[in-house]
Amino acid sequence: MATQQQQSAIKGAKVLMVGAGGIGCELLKTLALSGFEDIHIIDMDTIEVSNLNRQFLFRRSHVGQSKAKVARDAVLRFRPHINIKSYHANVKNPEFDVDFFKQFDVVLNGLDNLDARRHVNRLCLAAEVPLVESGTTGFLGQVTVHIKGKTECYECQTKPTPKTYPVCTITSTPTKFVHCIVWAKDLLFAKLFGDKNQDNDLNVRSNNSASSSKETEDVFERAEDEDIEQYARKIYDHVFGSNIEVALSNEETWKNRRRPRPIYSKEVLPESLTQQNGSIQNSSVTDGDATVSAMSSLGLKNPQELWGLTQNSLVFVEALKLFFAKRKKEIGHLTFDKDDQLAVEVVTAAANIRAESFGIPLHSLFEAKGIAGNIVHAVATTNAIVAGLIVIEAIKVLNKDADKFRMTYCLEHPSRKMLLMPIEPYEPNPSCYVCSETPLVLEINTQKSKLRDLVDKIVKAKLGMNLPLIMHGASLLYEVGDDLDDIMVANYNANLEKSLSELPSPIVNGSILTVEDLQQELSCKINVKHREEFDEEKEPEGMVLSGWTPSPATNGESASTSNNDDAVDVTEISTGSENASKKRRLTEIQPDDHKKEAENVDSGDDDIMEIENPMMVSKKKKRVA
Ligand SMILES: Nc1ncnc2c1ncn2[C@@H]1O[C@H](COP(=O)(O)OP(=O)(O)OP(=O)(O)O)[C@@H](O)[C@H]1O
Ligand SMILES: [Zn+2]
Repeated sequence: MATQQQQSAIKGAKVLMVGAGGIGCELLKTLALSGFEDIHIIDMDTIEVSNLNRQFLFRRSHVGQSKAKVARDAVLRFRPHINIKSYHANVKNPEFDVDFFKQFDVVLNGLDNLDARRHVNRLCLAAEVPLVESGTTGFLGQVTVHIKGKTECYECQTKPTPKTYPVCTITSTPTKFVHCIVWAKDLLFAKLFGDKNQDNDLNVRSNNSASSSKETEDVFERAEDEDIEQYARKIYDHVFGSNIEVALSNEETWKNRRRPRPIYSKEVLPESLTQQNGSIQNSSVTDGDATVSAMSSLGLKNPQELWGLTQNSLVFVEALKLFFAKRKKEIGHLTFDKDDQLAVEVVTAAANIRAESFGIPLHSLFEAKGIAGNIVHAVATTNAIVAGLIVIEAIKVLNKDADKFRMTYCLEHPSRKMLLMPIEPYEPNPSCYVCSETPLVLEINTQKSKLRDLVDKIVKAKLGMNLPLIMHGASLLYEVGDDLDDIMVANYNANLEKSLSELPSPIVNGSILTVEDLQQELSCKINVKHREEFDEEKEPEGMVLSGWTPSPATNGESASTSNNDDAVDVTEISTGSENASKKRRLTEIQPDDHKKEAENVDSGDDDIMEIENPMMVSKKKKRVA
C-alpha cells in the first residue's frame, strides 16, 4: 500500500509514457489503477491484428486506429475522471522538444528500438527529467532508472552490437542453419530482388568455361524474354550446384571439414513444372498483390511442417516465378521483410536447400521466419511485470527516494529463489559522450572521405543525431532545419559532396569539430585524426570512432552471452540469470529488502522469466552514493 505521502505525489504527478505497445498497454492500465491522474502518451503506430494477443486494451475493431488514442479511450472507460492526453506521433518529431519534456515529473519508456530510446534519453537529460527505461524480450525483462548526474544515462554503456558472422562462414563454410538463413537473406535475396548496384559477396559469375568473354555474364540478370521457370532453374543450378562445385575445388578448405554436396534442379524437380500443382497460370492473384504465396499456390498449408529437399525446391522455384510474374515492379528495390510472405518463402526454401547441401538439419518455414526476422515471441506476463516495476520506480522517483532506486531484471529461472533481480543503479560513466563532456576521436581519411560520409556514418548512424549541425571553428559546415534559406541549403548540399580537406574550412589531422543536435540539445566535440588506410574487413566504414570508453566489463566477462544461437543480427540476448546474479554479488544488495519489492509485483506465474536484452550489458562501476 502506498503511504499518504506517496499517494499525494502520485496524484499530483504529470507523467509521459512513450510507447503504447506491449509494455505501454500494461503500463497505462497500471498507472491509472495506481492513482496517477495526469498521463500523456506518445505512440506513432496504428493497431495491427498481431498486437491483439497481448496489447489487451485493443480489440479487433480498433485495427488501423492510433494505439495512443485507443489506449487512452480504453482506460478512460474505467477511470473516467483522470486526464489522459494522446499523441499519435513519432517521439522524434520536433514538437516534442526540451520544453515539452520539461513539463513532466517523470518519463516512462515502453519502446522497442534503440534509436527512439537514445533520443528520449537525450531529451530527458537536456530537460533534467528522470527517465524510467524498460524493455522485454520473451521471458526476459529489465527496468532501469536514469537521473542526470546521479545515475548512468541510457547511453553510458555501449549496447550489445548486432551479432555478425565472418563473411567466409556465410559464403563458403556454413555449419549452422542460421548461417544458411543469413546467406539466403543478405546475399541471395538481396542479389535477386534488391538494389543491383549493392556490393554482394555472392559468386554471381557463370563459371561456364565455354564463355569466352572476359566479363563473364552475371547469372542473375534475366533477359526480358527469358522464360521465368528456366531463369529460376538457372539460379537454382548456379547457387546450389555450380557454386558449390567451385567451392569444392579449393581442397584446402575441406581438409578438416565435411564436404558439401552440389544439388542441381534436375535431380530434385520434374522436367517441367508447368503441369504441376502450383503453376502460376492457375493462381488467381492480381498483379502487384503482396499476398501472393508459393505455399498456397502449391497447396502447402502448415508453416510448421518440415519440408524435404523436393518441397523446398518446389517452393523456391515457385516463389521466384511468382516474384517475376506478380511483383515485377518491386524487383530491384526490395529488402527482406519478415512480414512479406513470398520473401520468407524464398529465404526459407533457399536456406533449407543450402542446409541440405552442407548436411545441416532443415527447419520449417515458421522456424526459419523467426530466425530471419529476429523474432522472439513476446510474453504478455513479462510485459505486465515490467510495467509494474516501472510504476514502482516512478513512485520512488516522485518521492525522491534516490537510495531506493533499483534496476531490476526479470529472470527466467530463479536465482537464490528470486525471479526478479534488483541491482542498485550505477553512477554516470565519466567518459560517456552523451552525459559528460568527453571528446570523441575520429580516425578518417580526410582527403578521401566526404562530409556526407561523416554525416551519414558517424553523426546520424553512430551518434544517433536527428537534426545535426557541424561546426569547425567559427565555420558552419552543415545543418538541417526548416528555417534554412535556399542559398544555405545549396551550400550545405555542396559541402556534403566535398572531401573533408576541401571544405571551406578544411578538416585535417588535428581538427576539432563541434557536432550538435539542436532538438536533443546534445553537443559533443570530435577530434579528427587523419589516417590513410582502413582494413576493409574489420573497418568497412573506412573510419573509426572511439574515445567513448565503456566502463570495464565485470570479471572479464563479455558484454553479453547469447542464449539464442539462432538469433541473426539481433541485439544479443544475455543469459539473464547468470549475468544478473554476477551483478548481484558485486553489488551486495540485501535480498530481503528487494524481495519485498519483487513481491509487490504479483507475477502469479512461477514458470516465467529471463532477462531482456536491449540494455543488457556487463559492467562494474561504483554504486550511486
Ligand atoms: N519513435 C517512436 N515514436 C513513438 N512511438 C514509438 C517509436 N518507436 C517505437 N514506438 C512505439 O513503441 C511501441 C513498442 O511496442 P511493442 O514493442 O509492443 O511493439 P509492437 O510494434 O506493438 O509489437 P511487435 O513489434 O511485436 O509487432 C510500439 O507501439 C511503437 O509504435
Ligand atoms: Zn551517459
